[in-house]
Amino acid sequence: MIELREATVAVPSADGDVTILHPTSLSLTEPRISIIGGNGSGKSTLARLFNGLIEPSSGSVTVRAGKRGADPQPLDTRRDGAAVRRSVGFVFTDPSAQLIMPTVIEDVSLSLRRQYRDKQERHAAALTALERFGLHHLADNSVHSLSGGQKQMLAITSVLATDPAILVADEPTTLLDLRNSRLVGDLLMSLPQQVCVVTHDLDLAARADRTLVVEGGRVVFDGAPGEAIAHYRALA
Ligand SMILES: Nc1ncnc2c1ncn2[C@@H]1O[C@H](COP(=O)(O)OP(=O)(O)OP(=O)(O)O)[C@@H](O)[C@H]1O
Repeated sequence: MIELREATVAVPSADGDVTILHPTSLSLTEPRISIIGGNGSGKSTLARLFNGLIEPSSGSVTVRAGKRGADPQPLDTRRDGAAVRRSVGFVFTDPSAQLIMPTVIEDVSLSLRRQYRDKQERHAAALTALERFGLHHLADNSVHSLSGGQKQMLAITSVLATDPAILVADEPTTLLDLRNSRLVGDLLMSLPQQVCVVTHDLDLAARADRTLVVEGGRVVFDGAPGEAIAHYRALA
């Protein structure tokens, strides 16, 4: 669960601070949340608040992200940044920004370095994660040899390998063709985690339980996906 209380984001400019997210209060409890809106409307800014990549200039962002079955303690993204980032995984549009090791297995292993100190255990856990997402046959391949779709699946696998309680994905299908977009969309919608996805893919957005429409640094509609998409179309 993610809770924003009057969360505001302002950035410095030559003419003083500019507000790029106006005071926003939200309580996000649904398993699937989609965020839609035009270019530059503030979607990424909002999504980055969820895992503390951006801290609110004022107001607060709280995450309750205990493992399933546990009673989650509230984590404040400003105060408990590291714990929030462990609990809320973040997937970027461009997987290349996230894949930093030479081979597929090494990349997943890197994510697991905190959980598994022993190298062999880490390797086995990374293989298990790759198997779960059908990538084990690529384990020893160079990350540079992967297709765009495989790279995005790998980036998601590396994030999910640590079993975060919540996954935030910022336009994860934008660089993908139709087949791979469906693959990644199906994967996101099948996860046990709470998933918040920023997307321009309205078919994907429609599969959520709740959709936020962002415009001019404000959430201008919050409700059922069908109505939200109609609202967005009317805005455009
Ligand atoms: N660090 C920053 N400094 C100044 N302006 C910023 C900064 N970050 C974002 N902005 C501005 O805030 C606005 C919202 O940006 P944001 O990336 O959240 O939009 P978005 O809805 O995700 O856009 P897109 O769909 O194009 O990715 C944009 O006008 C952007 O230029």
